[in-house]
Amino acid sequence: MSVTVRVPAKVNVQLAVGAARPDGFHELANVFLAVGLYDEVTATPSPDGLRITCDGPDAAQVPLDRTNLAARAALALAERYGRAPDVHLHIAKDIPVAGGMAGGSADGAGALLACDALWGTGASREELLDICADLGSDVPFSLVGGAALGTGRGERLTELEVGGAFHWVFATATRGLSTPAVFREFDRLAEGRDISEPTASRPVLDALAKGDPDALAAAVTNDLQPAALSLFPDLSATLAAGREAGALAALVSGSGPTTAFLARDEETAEKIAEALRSTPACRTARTATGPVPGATVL
Ligand SMILES: C[C@](O)(CO)[C@H](O)COP(=O)(O)OP(=O)(O)OC[C@H]1O[C@@H](n2ccc(N)nc2=O)[C@H](O)[C@@H]1O
Ligand SMILES: Nc1ncnc2c1ncn2[C@@H]1O[C@H](COP(=O)(O)OP(=O)(O)OP(=O)(O)O)[C@@H](O)[C@H]1O
Repeated sequence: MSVTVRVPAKVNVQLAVGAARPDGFHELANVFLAVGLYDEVTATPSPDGLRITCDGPDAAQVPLDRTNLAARAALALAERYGRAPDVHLHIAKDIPVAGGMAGGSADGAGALLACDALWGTGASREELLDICADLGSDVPFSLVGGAALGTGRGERLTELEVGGAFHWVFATATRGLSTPAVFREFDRLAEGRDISEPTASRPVLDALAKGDPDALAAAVTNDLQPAALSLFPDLSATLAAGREAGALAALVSGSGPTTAFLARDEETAEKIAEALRSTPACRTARTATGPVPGATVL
């Protein structure tokens, strides 16, 4: 017997970053949109205890020990329910690793839901969301999917209405960026400046509610973009190439280095992806639409 859960990647259509808090995290107004690039996590009983395996194009970069977010999720659920974490978790990885698309978070949320179903723990949605928040700031959103505003460090979610499908292109980069390093660079660039309280952008929320790509393109912002570009300057050329190929908006996805391009329709998205594939810092370019549902048992 085994349980497979499918979990989407995310793009941040607004990422407003406040000052660093005493615990080192930054207060955020984080508008998440789940997009149709997926990891699948399969949980199978394992008599020899917890075991992690992974396949997919970026599998070599994924840790297979207890630092893997999927392993941490299984351990957290097992501990809460006083049982042994005797599970084999296989991750079929399609979300770029260290790309700013919440791939590790997706695996954490997926493993949690898969183990909950396999073990019949019957944890409430609330409990699952609590465990997700302990695992990482992006993990609750991976469980919920759709579109949501994340406040606090991004873990406190308010679900958002979306009036239509948005077409995206994602360009993965020739190397990764570490999320803590990008936040540190944000702090360095912000030194000596007043940082205002992060608040959700009305134009972003309205554009999502209407399903209007032009309005969303005019409204998207990412306060981490200057920090990501400072650490990875070649991404500027990728952004410019996407705009030139017809993207309505071009931005760094979360902490990067994946870049995200909003397209008017599927056909333009394919054209933009084709143009991006020949830019130097781009490894691959993929199209996807959002919103899509969060972690789902298949
Ligand atoms: C950049 C985003 O992906 C945007 O959605 C998230 O803010 C990052 O979420 P995540 O990868 O789940 O991050 P976590 O695992 O919670 O934190 C990793 C590290 O990122 C930094 N971090 C993260 C979230 C936050 N609100 N402030 C931070 O400063 C901290 O250095 C933290 O140690
Ligand atoms: N299941 C996992 N998949 C990928 N990376 C993982 C996983 N568990 C732990 N990691 C570690 O986390 C690091 C960041 O990987 P991840 O793919 O989650 O980054 P990310 O997409 O930039 O995250 P985010 O968008 O949430 O900031 C990796 O370099 C790896 O060492």
